[in-house]
Amino acid sequence: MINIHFIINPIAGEGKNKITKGFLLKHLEADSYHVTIKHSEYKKHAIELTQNSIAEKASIIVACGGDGTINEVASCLINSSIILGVIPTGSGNGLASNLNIPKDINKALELIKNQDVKSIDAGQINNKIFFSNTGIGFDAQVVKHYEASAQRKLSSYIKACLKALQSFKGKNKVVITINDQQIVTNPFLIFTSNSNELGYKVSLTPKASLQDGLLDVLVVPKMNLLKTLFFGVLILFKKHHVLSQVKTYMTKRLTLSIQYQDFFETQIDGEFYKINSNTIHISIIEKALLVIA
Ligand SMILES: Nc1ncnc2c1ncn2[C@@H]1O[C@H](COP(=O)(O)OP(=O)(O)OP(=O)(O)O)[C@@H](O)[C@H]1O
Repeated sequence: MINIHFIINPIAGEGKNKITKGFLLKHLEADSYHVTIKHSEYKKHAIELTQNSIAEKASIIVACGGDGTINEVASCLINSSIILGVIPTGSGNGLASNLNIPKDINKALELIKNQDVKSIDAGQINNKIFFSNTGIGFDAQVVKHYEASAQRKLSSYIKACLKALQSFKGKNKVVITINDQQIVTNPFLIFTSNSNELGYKVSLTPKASLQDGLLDVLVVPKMNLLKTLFFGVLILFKKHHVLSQVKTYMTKRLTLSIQYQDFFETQIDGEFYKINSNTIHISIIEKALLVIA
C-alpha cells in the first residue's frame, strides 16, 4: 500500500485548479493507495502540512501548486527518502516545466502513478532552500510588486516589471566572490539558478541543469534605460548573453556582500524575502531531492 499525500494550494495559478477528492480517489485505486488530501490555508502553511505528512509516514508527497508551493513542500524533503510528486497548478510553473511534468492534471497524475524517480540538486541561500532560482536586484523587486498585486497571472507580472523598472535604484555596490574571482558591481540583477526556466517558458539560464551539481549565475550591472529594455527584449529570444555587460558563470558556491546596508532584498523561487545580513552565501546541494518526473 502506497501512502500518498496531496498538499493543494487553492490559490495557486488563478485558483482554478480542478483537483478534488473525487478526482484523486477515482484515479488512485483503493487497494494500492492510501490517499490523504490537505489544503494550505495561508503562506508557509504547506511547510507545516508536509512536516505532519512526514510524521504520518507518507512515502510520496505531491505538491499541487506552483514554484512557491513546491518550495515549501520540497524544502522539508531534502536528503530524505520520501519522494516528491508535482501537479503543476501554479502561474509560471517553472520547475515543473524544466522537469517536463505536464500541466494537464490527468497526465501529471499518470506520471506520479508510474513513479519514475529522478534525483535533483537544490540550492541553498543562507539558511533557505531553493529548487528553481534566487536573485537580488530587479527580479526581487518584480516579485515584491507582484506579491502586492491581488492577482496571480502573467499580466500581473508584466505590471510588476514596469513598476520595478520605474522604481529601481541599484545604487548599492555588491562584491561577488565566485570561482576564486572577485567582482564588484552595481547590480541590475544577480540571478542564481538551479533550473533552466523562470516560468511562462522564459529563461535567464537556458543551459542550467537540475542534475549537473552546479549553479548557473547571471550577473547584469545597472545599465541605462534603453539598454535595460533591449536586455528585456533579448531575454524573450534567449539571446541576452550577447550583451557584453551580461556575464554568466557556473559554480558550486558564491558569496555576495553589500556595503552600507545590513540586509538584502531577494526572491527565492519566486517569493520575496528580506535577508537581514550584509552577506549571502549561496551553494548547491547535490542530489538533494527525489522527484517523480
Ligand atoms: N490558502 C492560501 N491563501 C493565501 N496564500 C496561500 C494559500 N496557500 C498557499 N499560499 C501561498 O501562495 C503563494 C503562491 O503559491 P505558488 O507559488 O504555488 O503559486 P503561483 O505563484 O501561482 O505559481 P508560480 O510560483 O509557479 O508562478 C505561496 O507563497 C504560498 O505560500
